[in-house]
Amino acid sequence: MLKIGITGGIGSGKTTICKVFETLGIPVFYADTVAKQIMTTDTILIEGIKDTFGAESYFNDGVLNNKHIASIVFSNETELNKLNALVHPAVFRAFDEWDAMLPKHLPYSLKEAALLFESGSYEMCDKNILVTAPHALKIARVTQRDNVSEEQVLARMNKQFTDRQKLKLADYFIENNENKSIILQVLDLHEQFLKMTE
Ligand SMILES: CC(C)(COP(=O)(O)OP(=O)(O)OC[C@H]1O[C@@H](n2cnc3c(N)ncnc32)[C@H](O)[C@@H]1O)[C@@H](O)C(=O)NCCC(=O)NCCS
Ligand SMILES: Nc1ncnc2c1ncn2[C@@H]1O[C@H](COP(=O)(O)OP(=O)(O)OP(=O)(O)O)[C@@H](O)[C@H]1O
Repeated sequence: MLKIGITGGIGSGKTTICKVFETLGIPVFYADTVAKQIMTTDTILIEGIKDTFGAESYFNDGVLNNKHIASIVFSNETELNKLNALVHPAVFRAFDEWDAMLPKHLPYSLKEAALLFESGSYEMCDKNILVTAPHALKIARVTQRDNVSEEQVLARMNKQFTDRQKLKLADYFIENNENKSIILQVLDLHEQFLKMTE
């Protein structure tokens, strides 16, 4: 089974596009979602986050205090690297467990990760897709979706590789702007991946 990575900057439309692949029967591992889950269930990881970012990283009911951690890491590269060093190995392990349990008859699976290239996990994928979208459109999408300011979106964007850096590492591209159909682009890639597994 082929392992296909899919990434793109914040608000590029990775999740939206993965939902289209799921309608074609393709399983998707959502790294951001899994990261958040294990940050509230993996006791060793929880202790590491509390030791690094303080007990206020979690509310009394054990829910992650996203805002507290975001306020530290998205304005300080060193702190962000500490968080990534804690979280990413746990996400890698979770992916391996997920991948091992997939039915073997499937042609390919998708690993959706905001930091596919930054974390190096693209090297464990056979091919990698980059989702691109106009800068202003990404900001507009995220400010509307998350009810955050443009500055907060930019702070996250500035902690990720640029599309120019990602373009060099990607094998396929999906342009998620208002002029192109993401469904047609997904169907085209799906056909290509099926041919690769024949
Ligand atoms: C710092 C946290 C708690 C902030 O949570 P919050 O709900 O405010 O933001 P959210 O998770 O929705 O992230 C918003 C966007 O920021 C980007 N982002 C998330 N984590 C990171 C990171 N470590 N480095 C750069 N960008 C990131 C993604 O594009 C994400 O979609 C959260 O982002 C987090 O736990 N990040 C560390 C885990 C991680 O690296 N996830 C990505 C796995 S590929
Ligand atoms: N082609 C599209 N048409 C309309 N809305 C879209 C399209 N693509 C994405 N969106 C919307 O833009 C927002 C961002 O999309 P999505 O969450 O898929 O991006 P993402 O790359 O997964 O973002 P993040 O990195 O923050 O997780 C969402 O509200 C989504 O519904």
